[in-house]
Amino acid sequence: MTAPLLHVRSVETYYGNIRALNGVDMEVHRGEIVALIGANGAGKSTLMMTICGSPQARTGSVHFDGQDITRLPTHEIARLRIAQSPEGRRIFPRMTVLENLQMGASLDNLKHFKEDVEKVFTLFPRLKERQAQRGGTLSGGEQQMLSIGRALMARPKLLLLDEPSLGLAPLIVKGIFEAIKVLNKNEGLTVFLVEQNAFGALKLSDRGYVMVNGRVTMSGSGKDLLANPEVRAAYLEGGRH
Ligand SMILES: Nc1ncnc2c1ncn2[C@@H]1O[C@H](COP(=O)(O)OP(=O)(O)OP(=O)(O)O)[C@@H](O)[C@H]1O
Repeated sequence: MTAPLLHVRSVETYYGNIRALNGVDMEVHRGEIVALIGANGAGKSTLMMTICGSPQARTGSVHFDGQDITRLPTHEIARLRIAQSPEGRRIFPRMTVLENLQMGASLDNLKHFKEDVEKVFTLFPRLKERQAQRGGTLSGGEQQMLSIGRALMARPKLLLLDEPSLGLAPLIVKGIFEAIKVLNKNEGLTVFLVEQNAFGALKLSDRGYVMVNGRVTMSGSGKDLLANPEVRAAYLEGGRH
């Protein structure tokens, strides 16, 4: 088997004296969709941020595309084409949809800006209709589409998604998960997503990890985790699906 695109080894991450990640090992291979599920405060967002270079207080290692990125600053990690749609979307509310997309494109990518914008608009036609509208006036679902679209403008090798379903109606979530599947199938895009919506995330994913109190406690194919009685009891029964 070839080396993973992303390889996290024995990572511990601290906020002051608080250890939020406690020896995390995980990997994402090229072309995979991988989900990380877990309850509030398990450390999912911290792992996502650790991969992206913040906070700096950590031990262990993170390798991406054969390169040790453990100590690289965030902007250099972004340059390696790891793009993130962060928790809470963080679009620019006063900028238009088109301007938000422009912010996602690196200087190198501005030369194929039109082509890349058209791709985002094909994936999310609602953004095309609203391209001149300010980001802050979009619905939650549209803002999520814009956040993913902006990340895609960086032509990522790895797309990181932090809670894309958060606060959205089931039908909108379905559409967003379908768009992620299309990107993965048609473009071979590698995706790592963090979700509290365990059912939707595991259904979408090739593989998954379960995180409890800063540790990975289980891993397996999306299908096996969905069928696992412990996972069902903790994350699926009575959950959001
Ligand atoms: N800036 C911070 N300073 C101190 N502690 C923090 C900080 N950010 C997160 N933590 C703590 O680290 C732990 C992991 O938090 P994290 O946000 O990574 O969890 P999560 O699984 O993403 O949760 P959620 O689904 O609620 O976003 C929690 O105990 C949290 O209180």
